[in-house]
Amino acid sequence: MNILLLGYGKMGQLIGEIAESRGHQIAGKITIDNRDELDLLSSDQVDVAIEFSQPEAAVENFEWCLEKGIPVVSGTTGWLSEKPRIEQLTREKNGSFFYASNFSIGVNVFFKVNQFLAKLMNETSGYQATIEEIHHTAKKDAPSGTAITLAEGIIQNHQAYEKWHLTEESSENEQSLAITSKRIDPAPGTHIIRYHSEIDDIEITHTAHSRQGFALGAVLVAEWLKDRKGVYSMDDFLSF
Ligand SMILES: NC(=O)C1=CN([C@@H]2O[C@H](COP(=O)(O)OP(=O)(O)OC[C@H]3O[C@@H](n4cnc5c(N)ncnc54)[C@H](OP(=O)(O)O)[C@@H]3O)[C@@H](O)[C@H]2O)C=CC1
Ligand SMILES: O=C(O)C1=N[C@H](C(=O)O)C[C@H](O)C1
Repeated sequence: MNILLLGYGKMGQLIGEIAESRGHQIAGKITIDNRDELDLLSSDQVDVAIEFSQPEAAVENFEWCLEKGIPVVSGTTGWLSEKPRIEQLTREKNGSFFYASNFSIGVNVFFKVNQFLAKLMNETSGYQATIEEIHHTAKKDAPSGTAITLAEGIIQNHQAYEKWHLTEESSENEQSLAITSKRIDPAPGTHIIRYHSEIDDIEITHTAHSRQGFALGAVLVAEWLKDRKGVYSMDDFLSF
C-alpha cells in the first residue's frame, strides 16, 4: 500500500517505520514546511493517508484528502468542533474517514472497562468521579482527546454527569465531571478514572509505556480502511 503521512513529527515518523516494516511504501512525508509537495501528488500515487499533525492543520488536511478521493485515518486531537462538518463532507464526496482519539488496543479495552464501571457506579451512591490525564509538555491540546472519550463514556452511562470541564476552569454545575490535565515529560499518555467517597477510592489507570501502540493501531486501521467508503471509528474496526 502507498501511504501518505500528513504530519511527520513524533507519531508520523514512528508510523512510517511500522508501515515500512509491514511492507508498505511511504508516498510522502508532509510537515508544516513542505505542504506545497501536496500539489505534486495525484490520488493514484496514494492508497491511504495517515494524518497525525496538529489541531490547526487537521481540518485542511482532511478536506484535501476528501477532495482527492483519498481515504484518511486521523489521530490528531483538538479539532472536534469541526467533526460533524467533516463527516458530512465525507458522505457528500462518497469518501472514507476514520478518526480515533486513541488507536492503542489497550486504551480501547480501557474505554470499555470505563463504560462498564460507570454503569456500576450509577447504581451506587456517595462517589464522585474525576478524570486525570498526564502527557509530555509538547502536547498542545488539553484535555487529551482520550480524556474526552473517557468523559463521554461516563456521561453516557452515569446519570449524575451531563458535561465535563477542566479543573482550572472551575464549574458551578454539580453535574460536570472534572478533568485534570498534567504536562510532565516524557509521559506518552496516562489516564486515570477515580471514584472518590468518604470510605474509599476506586481507580482504573491506563499507562502507555511508549507511542508504539498508537502507531501500530493507526497502520492496522489504514490497512482495514483502504477499500472501504464511509465514516468509521474504533467500534467498527474492533471486534469487542
Ligand atoms: N489518536 C492517537 O492514538 C494519538 C493521537 N496523537 C495526536 O496526534 C497529533 C500529533 O502528535 P505528535 O506526532 O506527537 O506531534 P508532533 O508535534 O511531534 O508532530 C506534528 C507534525 O505535524 C506537522 N504539522 C503541523 N502543522 C502542520 C500543517 N499545517 N500541515 C502539515 N503538517 C503540519 C508538524 O510539522 P513540523 O515538524 O514542521 O512542525 C509535525 O511534523 C496530536 O494532535 C496528538 O494529540 C498522538 C498520539 C496518539
Ligand atoms: O498528544 C499525545 O501525545 C497523545 N494524544 C492523544 C490524546 O490526546 O488523547 C492520544 C495519546 O494519549 C497521546
